[in-house]
Amino acid sequence: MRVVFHVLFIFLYSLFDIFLTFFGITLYSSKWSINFENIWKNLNIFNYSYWTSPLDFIILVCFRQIVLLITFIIVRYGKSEKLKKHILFVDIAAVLSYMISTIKILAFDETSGFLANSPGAFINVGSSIVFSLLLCGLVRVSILSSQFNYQRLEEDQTEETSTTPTSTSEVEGGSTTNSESTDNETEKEEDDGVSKEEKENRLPLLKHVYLIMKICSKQWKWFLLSYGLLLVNCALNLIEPALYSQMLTNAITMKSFDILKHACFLLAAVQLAEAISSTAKTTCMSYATNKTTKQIRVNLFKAILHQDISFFDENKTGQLMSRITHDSDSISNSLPGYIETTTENLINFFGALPIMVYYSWQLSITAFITFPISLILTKIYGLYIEKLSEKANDATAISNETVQEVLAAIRTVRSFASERTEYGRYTKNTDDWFKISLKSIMASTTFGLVWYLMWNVEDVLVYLYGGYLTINGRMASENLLSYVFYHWRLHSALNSFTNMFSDLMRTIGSSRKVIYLLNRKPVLDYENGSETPEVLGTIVFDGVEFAYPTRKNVEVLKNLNLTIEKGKTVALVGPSGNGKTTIVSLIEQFYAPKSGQILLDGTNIQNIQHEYYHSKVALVAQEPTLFSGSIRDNILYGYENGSEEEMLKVAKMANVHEFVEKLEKGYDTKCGEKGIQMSGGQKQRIAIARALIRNPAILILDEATSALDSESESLVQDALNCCAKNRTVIIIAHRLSTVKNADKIAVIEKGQVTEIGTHFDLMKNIDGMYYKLVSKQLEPKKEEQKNDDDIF
Ligand SMILES: Nc1ncnc2c1ncn2[C@@H]1O[C@H](COP(=O)(O)OP(=O)(O)OP(=O)(O)O)[C@@H](O)[C@H]1O
Repeated sequence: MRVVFHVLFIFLYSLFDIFLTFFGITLYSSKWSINFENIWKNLNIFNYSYWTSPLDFIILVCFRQIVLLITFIIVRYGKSEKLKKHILFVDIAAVLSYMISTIKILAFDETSGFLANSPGAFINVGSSIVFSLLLCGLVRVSILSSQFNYQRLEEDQTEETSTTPTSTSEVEGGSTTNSESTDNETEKEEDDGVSKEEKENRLPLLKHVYLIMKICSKQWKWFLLSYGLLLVNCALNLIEPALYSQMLTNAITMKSFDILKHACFLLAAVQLAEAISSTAKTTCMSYATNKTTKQIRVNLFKAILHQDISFFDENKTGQLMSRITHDSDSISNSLPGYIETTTENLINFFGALPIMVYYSWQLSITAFITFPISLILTKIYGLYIEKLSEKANDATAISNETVQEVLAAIRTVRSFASERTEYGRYTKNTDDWFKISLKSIMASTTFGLVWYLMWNVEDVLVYLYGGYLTINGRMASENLLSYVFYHWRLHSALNSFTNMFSDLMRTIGSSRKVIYLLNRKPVLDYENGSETPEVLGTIVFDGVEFAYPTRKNVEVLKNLNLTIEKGKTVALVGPSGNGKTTIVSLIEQFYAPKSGQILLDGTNIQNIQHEYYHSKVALVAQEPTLFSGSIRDNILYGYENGSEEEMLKVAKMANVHEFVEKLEKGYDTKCGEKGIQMSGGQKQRIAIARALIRNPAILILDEATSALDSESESLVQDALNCCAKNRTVIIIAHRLSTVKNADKIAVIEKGQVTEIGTHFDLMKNIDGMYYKLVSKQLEPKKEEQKNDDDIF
């Protein structure tokens, strides 16, 4: 259907373009009398005269049709992307056609009385200008419609494939997110630092600008108020000179001191009003922009918090911080400039234009001959600046990332004496940023120069042509002077517009990542679940397959089937890097399985409400992270309403109380950033207390006692044994002594359960991995010689 419309549009365009051209030519002889002979007469090249012949319009119409035909063929052959990249050539063709048409009317005007007796000339010029401009629009519409068709085709194909169930999860309806996860998997960053996913989700320019405006529109009342105040200010600015000169002239001519006093009083009043409106405008604008900045930061933080864990595997903290602090400001802070410049320029532009036309329509046309060229130049420059600005922001983000990473690991840096290396790394990052800035400076200098030269040439043309008209008596000399004055105003307005455009593109470049992050839908949305089933604590892994999104070709879990019964303690053991922690990450819903499902008491864990789920499942991670607050804050983290008694009870159970008692500030002692002021063992004990306080039905201990000395470990182990009563406990431990008493031990090898049973069951199988692991721990040296690769 769209193809029909496409062809119809092109047909109508060509029909009207050709018809109006030839119809215009029939009207060249006398006023509104059609003469078909004109067509044959003007087609004859021997009758051609640049000053009177409309043959140029026939050539132009053919030229436009050829351009349209070529673009049509390109689009129909599915190469619209290529055409989109080279749309500039179409624009240049259209501008050429526009310029020749506008110059032609000046040529006609040179033959006295020709225009007055040739209404067809106006039709030819008018239609040629309009169809030249329409050409750009029509080609763009063709590209858009073909892309839309292509998208539809792709969607239809996806729908077709998605209706065929391909994986267990799809059949069981357990994972819309899973299939999405494959689709949305973020690919490696490409050369320009923009990920494939980001490129695919990149919005068209207008939609992007619309979204920025939408974000800012939340403060529309303040923006509108400051805009109104700006108009008042502009109006006062405009009338001020006229008002003074009137009043002062009157006072002087009438030699009246009273009138002079009135004039001065009025002057003071106008200036006061100007000062008030200007200050109020600035205040309103600052309020609106700061509020917008705040809103963007908060929304961005929320959007980032909302992302799935795989997103954080790929995006570095420092870079994300840079987006929140630096990039979000650029959106709101650049707005006041745009609004002010737009208003002032619109007033100048529309104020000057009719006056210019009034003084000389011929000269006004001269002013607009090169206008489309400047538009094209501005567009090229703007797009380039947008790219550079995005790159500059990326480079800033990478520098920030280095700072954040180095400061967070300052002890490691110091102990490896890597200060020089890190300094070098940071210098390189800032050098990269500087190189991009240099490119930006070069681009703006070149653009400024070309723009300056172009306008100077146009100025010279205006003087030359204006002088020529004046000398020939076709324009009064005082009109030429007034015209030149307004021409300058128009220049400065257009100049500001182009500056504003490049600034806008700069803002768009800066805001690309912000908008992308704000719009990014997490692959695994933790807010999707809504069920709150009764939790007893049975966990079932049903044919779970999993690969990390950053390494989607490496299967970490392969058809994993495992049942962890309620109230039992199950230990996961096995060689390093074989998927034990990954199993925990899936239970914690950091990632979603590629296929298969994880059930908690029969409910798919993805369907359980986020807060509810995590109040039932608690994790003590391998490297627990504490927050910079007090020990009390850390124990009560995520359970802020817990009482002091509850806090003390779990602190005693986890053996925290014993060392806190010796601290001067007790539970108010600060832990330092990431718990840096605590020892490894103290951190682990606080983390255990933090997990226990919510009295979870399932407790996961991933190497939770690895940082404890043997005395503390046995104390904590006792506490954990006591906590294990009436709850499911999943333990990952390398020291087999800690898992010996577990109800069940599952050996995880290459992402699968290869052995399962009690310690005594497993020890019977002397060829099994568990037996090997135990033997290795009992006789490490002997075992090491036997098999160096079996690292446990
Ligand atoms: N965030 C991640 N992104 C990509 N790959 C990962 C990620 N985390 C772990 N892996 C890889 O997944 C595999 C399994 O890792 P996992 O941490 O589950 O092993 P493990 O059995 O717990 O090891 P260990 O006993 O040493 O803790 C490893 O090859 C590891 O390199």
